[in-house]
Amino acid sequence: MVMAKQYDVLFRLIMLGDSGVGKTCMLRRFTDSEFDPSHISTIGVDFKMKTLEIDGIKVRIQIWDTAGQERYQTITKQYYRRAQGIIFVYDITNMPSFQHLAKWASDVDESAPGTVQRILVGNKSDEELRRQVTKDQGSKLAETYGMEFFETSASTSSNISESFTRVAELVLQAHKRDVDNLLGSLDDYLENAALDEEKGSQDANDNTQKTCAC
Ligand SMILES: Nc1nc2c(ncn2[C@@H]2O[C@H](COP(=O)(O)OP(=O)(O)OP(=O)(O)O)[C@@H](O)[C@H]2O)c(=O)[nH]1
Repeated sequence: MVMAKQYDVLFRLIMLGDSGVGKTCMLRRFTDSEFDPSHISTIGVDFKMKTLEIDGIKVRIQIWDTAGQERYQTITKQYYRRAQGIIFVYDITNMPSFQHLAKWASDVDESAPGTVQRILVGNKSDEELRRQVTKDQGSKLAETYGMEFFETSASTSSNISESFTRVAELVLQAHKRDVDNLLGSLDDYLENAALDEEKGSQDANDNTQKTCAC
């Protein structure tokens, strides 16, 4: 039997940014629709999966949630190279987390592939009273880096799904030709498998007839 395809393509995304900006909360909000206000720092890296449908293509995304703490940098850097998309996150209530983006971005430039797609996210947009980074500052920096920009809240869920989906769309666009080729050959494969199966059952029928004729 030809198995139904679970997904067409698999992409790896990675979340980077200072400790405490809300990377884990954003990811949990996106994949499990949950928000847990306690902060347990990620150790090394962790990941979650989600399947999206974009332009009729089933895109399975593997999202790596990295530890923001300095001491894990050697481990987390090893994952940059394997990512097709990067989500840079800062906390709008924490100016240093915004200033450190320059460091995160230059680390990525050193090791990530040139085709990597990036977006910038200012998280905790629900905390308007504690805001230290204006929306304008965020969007200007994104413009400088040539990235799209979102302000999100893992707490209220605002823009969470939009930002993850957008980076997946950008990756899909960047790899469109590869994906089309892949889907073409996958379709050919499935078609051939279906034909073979049909032919197999035809042959079996033919054999049955032959036996019956004797
Ligand atoms: N108000 C508000 N708080 C948030 C939001 N997202 C995360 N937080 C809080 O910020 C703290 C840190 O969140 P985490 O998701 O653990 O941060 P992280 O970036 O994964 O941190 P590391 O794993 O150490 O790199 C937690 O106490 C969360 O409750 C948000 O959108 N709004």
